[in-house]
Amino acid sequence: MPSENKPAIAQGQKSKPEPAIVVSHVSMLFKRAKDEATSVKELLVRAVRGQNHYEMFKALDDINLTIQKGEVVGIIGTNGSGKSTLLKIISGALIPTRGKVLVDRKSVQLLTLGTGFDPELTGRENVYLNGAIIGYPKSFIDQKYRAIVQFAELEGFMEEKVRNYSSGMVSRLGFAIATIRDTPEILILDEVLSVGDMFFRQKSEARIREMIHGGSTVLMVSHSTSVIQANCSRAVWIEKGRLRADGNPKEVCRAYETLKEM
Ligand SMILES: Nc1ncnc2c1ncn2[C@@H]1O[C@H](COP(=O)(O)OP(=O)(O)OP(=O)(O)O)[C@@H](O)[C@H]1O
Repeated sequence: MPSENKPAIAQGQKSKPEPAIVVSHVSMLFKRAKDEATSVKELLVRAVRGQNHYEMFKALDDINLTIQKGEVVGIIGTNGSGKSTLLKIISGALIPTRGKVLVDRKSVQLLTLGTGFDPELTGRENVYLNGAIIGYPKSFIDQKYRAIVQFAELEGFMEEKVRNYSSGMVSRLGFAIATIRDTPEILILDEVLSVGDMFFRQKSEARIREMIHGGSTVLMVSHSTSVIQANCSRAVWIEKGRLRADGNPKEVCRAYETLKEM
């Protein structure tokens, strides 16, 4: 017998898809220096004299987006168009100046690389530091430590200071830490697919593909239109803070590439 609170779905009638993320009229303003100082000294002198002038810069302008559960959405756009800002707002790391986002924050994981490493600490210490920043409990890192080092291919280097690592080694470690947990319901990937050399890239792409196709809702930023077309069911193009196109990945990527060639 149908529950009294939930109306029964009539035969042949489809249930409505449920949104995982709703971005409603989101705008983001940043304060920017009008004429940048060329040194810290100049900045301080100007601050003392009250000569630092700022202007407001609109990084996102009235963005509206509804993403259904299970969709894999790729975000493209030229440098500085506002992609990372949008991902940070959705994951809760930034609060928009205007508008709102409806999302279950507990189900969201934002994956970015290169943040939260201290070059003066060893690889081992950085695994714990970076893991803590992502939100892993220490017991979880203890349990996964070996797997992280193995995936990053850094056996024998973990007691070295990270300042002696190559940039590829740092990104491999960052990637291994960030992807060691079980796939969350909503996965947000900010340019994590161009890490390391060709061999590590194949391995990391395979890991991301597993996460993407595990049934999660995925939002991913990539500068590679082929990555977007190979993995996404929908593409969104953001240009100069505005939503320029939203739809079939092939069509949106083609329109974007045409603009870049002009
Ligand atoms: N905290 C901040 N303060 C001031 N300006 C910012 C801040 N964060 C981002 N911006 C500016 O907002 C704009 C959008 O930045 P964002 O990082 O979202 O772009 P993006 O599309 O991700 O760029 P990229 O492809 O180069 O990574 C840029 O002009 C950037 O300089």
